[in-house]
Amino acid sequence: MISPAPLQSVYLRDLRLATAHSLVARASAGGMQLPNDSPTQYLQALIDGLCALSLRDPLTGLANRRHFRSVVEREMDRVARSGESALMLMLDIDHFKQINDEHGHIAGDRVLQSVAQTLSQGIRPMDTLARYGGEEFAIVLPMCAAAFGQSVAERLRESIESTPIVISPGLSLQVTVSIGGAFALQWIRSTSALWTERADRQLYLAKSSGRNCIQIEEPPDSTVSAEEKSLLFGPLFEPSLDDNDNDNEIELDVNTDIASQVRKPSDD
Ligand SMILES: Nc1nc2c(ncn2[C@@H]2O[C@H](COP(=O)(O)OP(=O)(O)OP(=O)(O)O)[C@@H](O)[C@H]2O)c(=O)[nH]1
Repeated sequence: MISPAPLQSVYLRDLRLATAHSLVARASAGGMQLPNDSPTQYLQALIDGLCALSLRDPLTGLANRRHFRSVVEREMDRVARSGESALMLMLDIDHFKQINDEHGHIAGDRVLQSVAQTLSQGIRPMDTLARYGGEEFAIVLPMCAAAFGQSVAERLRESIESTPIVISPGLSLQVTVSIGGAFALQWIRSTSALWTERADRQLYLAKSSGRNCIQIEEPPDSTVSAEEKSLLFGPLFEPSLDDNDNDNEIELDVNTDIASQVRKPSDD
């Protein structure tokens, strides 16, 4: 959802009730009416509105970097538990400084809003798109199989390249993006910083190979064998007739090398 107008930044310690009210009302399209049935309901709605605002980039209405980080943490946890794939894409507008220099900062802002809108139209509701920094965007795509990574990124790249951005009646601009991507490491608890770094490294490669292109890291081979996966998620061995026999128990510490942590009956 793209916000209708940029919101100003407010220092929390300077925040007054009236400012909070107008910020929350203005942030919602059409100016939301805060409930006035009771002071409690009014204040709760105000707090909810401010929390939502604190997770959003004011210029584009996308998730901000703080929100993105928490989504990445959650997704990494899910991938480590389920072994499903998740892709992180980092996208950066090419030669954006030139747009600011030639057409002014307001035109630059308009480009950022348009790119945000085009990208948000090209992803699934379950994906999270964020403005990661100045002219850099990031997307987490849960349950994105390795085989689809390149085509998803290509669709986004192509949609940006083919969408003219109207700045004023006589001026329309066309921009391109470079895209880097990396898949989350399955079965391994990594860190959000490491995953982001890997995607960022690919973005750097895309920039240095000429821009307007995509670089996605080869999905690493899982360190867990098929046999170990089935030990984690389903009985591989015939269940014992002896109810007290707990040979099939698995002890797992996912904080370290998983392959060496899976205990099989024959290891004892
Ligand atoms: N209009 C506008 N410009 C911004 C904003 N945030 C960052 N920028 C500008 O984005 C530009 C980024 O420039 P560079 O880092 O040199 O990147 P670039 O020109 O896109 O070059 P490459 O990324 O190498 O293709 C700088 O000029 C920043 O001032 C913003 O919110 N609005």
